[in-house]
Amino acid sequence: MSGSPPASTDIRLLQVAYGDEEPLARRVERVANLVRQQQGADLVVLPELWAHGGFSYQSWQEEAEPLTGPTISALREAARDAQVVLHGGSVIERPADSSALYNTAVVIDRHGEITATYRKMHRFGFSEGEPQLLTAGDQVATVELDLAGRSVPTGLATCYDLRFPELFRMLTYNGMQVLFLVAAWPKARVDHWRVLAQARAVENQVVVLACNTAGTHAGVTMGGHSMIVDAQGRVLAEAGDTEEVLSMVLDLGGVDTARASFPVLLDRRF
Ligand SMILES: O=C(O)CCC(=O)C(=O)O
Repeated sequence: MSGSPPASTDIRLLQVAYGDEEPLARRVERVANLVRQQQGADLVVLPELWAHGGFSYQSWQEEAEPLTGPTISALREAARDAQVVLHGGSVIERPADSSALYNTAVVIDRHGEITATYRKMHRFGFSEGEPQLLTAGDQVATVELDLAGRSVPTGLATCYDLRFPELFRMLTYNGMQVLFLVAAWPKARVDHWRVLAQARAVENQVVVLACNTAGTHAGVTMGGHSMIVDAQGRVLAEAGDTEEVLSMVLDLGGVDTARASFPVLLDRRF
């Protein structure tokens, strides 16, 4: 972003709440309409597995879909209709040519085209859930996004990844200035969520867009508290623990300023 004029970016984090009673197709329609309502924003972010359910392990096999499936198709249409760049959160992906399942995040441009995907690397659940059902991703993902007239290098991470700082340092080596962190992070450990999101912002001097889930599904209550954290680790905006659109207009050039005034990243040892 160096050398670009200051540009304010209108950011909306959609902290989706859901429970077990809402069928998948109805939730996809509801959330796609919520995305459409964000017309006028530059960037819209959804949480991890908002459609398939972060802890709804029993239905993942049945409901998994390829990236050409109904959930991502609905999001592509909504992004095009609203003319926004959309981080669509993640879906349970079953690629057309494989029986493996992945927790895959997808970024979509204003024309409805997929510009980046990221398969979650660190699977959560210890002896159950993701490590049992999903294949781990093995590629870090950065993508340059055209936001408010400037090219912004962003990095992608999902939920439990937050506990593994080496991934974020790698994303920083790859140029990341803005981190997308999408999650279905439970209320029981929301204190960890807050402190670790701020830590990742401070140690990498990046803006963190942390979009969590709300509501209770599969017996697990989600933590909410989506946050926009600046490159000095200050929480600029924070949601509560119910469904909410967390909005903020932010000059992403603050990352260059933070790095120039306190150039700690230049002191890294390899
Ligand atoms: O690390 C945690 O406490 C929560 C992680 C999680 O819920 C997930 O990755 O789905």
